[in-house]
Amino acid sequence: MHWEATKMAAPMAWGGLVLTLFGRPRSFLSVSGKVAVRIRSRCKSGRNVLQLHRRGIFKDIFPEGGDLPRLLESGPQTVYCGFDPTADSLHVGNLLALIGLLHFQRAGHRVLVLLGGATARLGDPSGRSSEREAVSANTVQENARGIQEGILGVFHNHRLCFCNDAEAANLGSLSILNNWSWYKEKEVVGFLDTVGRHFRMATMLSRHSVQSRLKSSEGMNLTEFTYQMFQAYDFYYLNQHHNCRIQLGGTDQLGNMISGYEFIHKVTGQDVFGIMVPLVTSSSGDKLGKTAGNAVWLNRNKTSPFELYQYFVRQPDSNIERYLKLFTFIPLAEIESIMDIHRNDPGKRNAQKRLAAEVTKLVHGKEGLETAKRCTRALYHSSMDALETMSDEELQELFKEAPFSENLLEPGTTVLDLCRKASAIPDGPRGYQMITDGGIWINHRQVTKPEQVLILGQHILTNGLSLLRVGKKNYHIVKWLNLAE
Ligand SMILES: N[C@@H](Cc1ccc(O)cc1)C(=O)O
Repeated sequence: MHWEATKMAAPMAWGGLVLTLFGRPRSFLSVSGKVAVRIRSRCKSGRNVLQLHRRGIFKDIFPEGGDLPRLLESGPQTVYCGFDPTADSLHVGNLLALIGLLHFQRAGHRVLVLLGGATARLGDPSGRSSEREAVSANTVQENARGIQEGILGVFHNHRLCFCNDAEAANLGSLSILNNWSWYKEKEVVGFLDTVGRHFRMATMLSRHSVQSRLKSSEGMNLTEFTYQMFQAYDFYYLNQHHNCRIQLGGTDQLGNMISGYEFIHKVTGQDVFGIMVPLVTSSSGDKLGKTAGNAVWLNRNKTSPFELYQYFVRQPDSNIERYLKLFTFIPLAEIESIMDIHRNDPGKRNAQKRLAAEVTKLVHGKEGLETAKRCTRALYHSSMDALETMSDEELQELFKEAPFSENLLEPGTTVLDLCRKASAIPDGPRGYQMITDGGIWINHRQVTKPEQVLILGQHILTNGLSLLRVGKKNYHIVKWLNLAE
């Protein structure tokens, strides 16, 4: 249906096709009586997403004290946020920008996601202490596909799981563009002649992203230095072609946003705005990005729903209230009561579990959340039922590092045979002794008799799988081919 259609259309977005998903063209709104009433009935201030400041999601606004509230209240606006496809998935660090965009969409504004097919190749120096490695055009293109899929998934899940019918009908549109579509046609002399002239060296040099690098031994190359000009031109381009006056990004994007503001102001005389969402940092204060080496990804093939869920369940109490406000759409009053209950019995981690459930549902949908909970029960509560209902994919996601082997079950196969088939124990008497010493578990139950013949429903689950554990946490997964359906 809708989702299928967008999925199919997705690869075509590459090369600059504007992909407009969800939401209807405004002209349609004005002719459809029913929708028009709904739109009119939205109170003026409902569009003013800045009222969400108590959630902490919109941390800073540039220029300060500007007329942004009035602009927002005047009617649906277009807001954009760019993502450079330097990897094939976004990570939790990017999630707040997406959630910021979703708040705009909920308030009826038009959302424009910009994939930086061109800018990813230049490398944004903002917030980085070292140069980015060059990424080939092909890799960037593939990465953009992965990122687009992840973003579409989040918007789709949001509409499905976090909006009632009326809210879903009032969502603003979502479009995905790629800045390669305008840079691929630009010739360098013309660009420097028409755009470059508006950028003053002293201003560019004064940016924090430039200063911090110039002071370091790493230095900075010309390509990185010009990055701010490209992001500024993007803003200008979107302003001219999509009437976009608002850019959203992490706090590290302030310099690039100001460049855009200044450029647009100089060329058109128009005021535009930058809105910054907080940067998510780990408990040690590091930025949660992929360079910090601690990335939690949004795409399932890189971080499973279970891992994402557990990441949020593990958050310390000191983060939890702030994260509930930032990462979920739960009304503030309800967050207060969640926190009251939590404070009475913090050991239960109820607030963390709620946070984890909300985020997992947003990123992986209802089904992803079920997977995450099933995996949690199978692993931490040694639930046979949960193990039994798990698919191969879930099991492999859960025991990522665990070797997986496929075998044919022969009559009379014993515990020892299973351990050997899975190469889980050393050859000879030492392996045998590991079993008798109590170092082996099959499907969460300790087995101490090597000659015991495997029993269906106990050692072999009805889904044709055996989960073998050696010691504390060395897992092996065995799939019995002639039993699996
Ligand atoms: N510079 C942004 C990505 C971006 C790219 C192009 C833009 O026009 C805007 C933003 C970042 O690194 O996060």
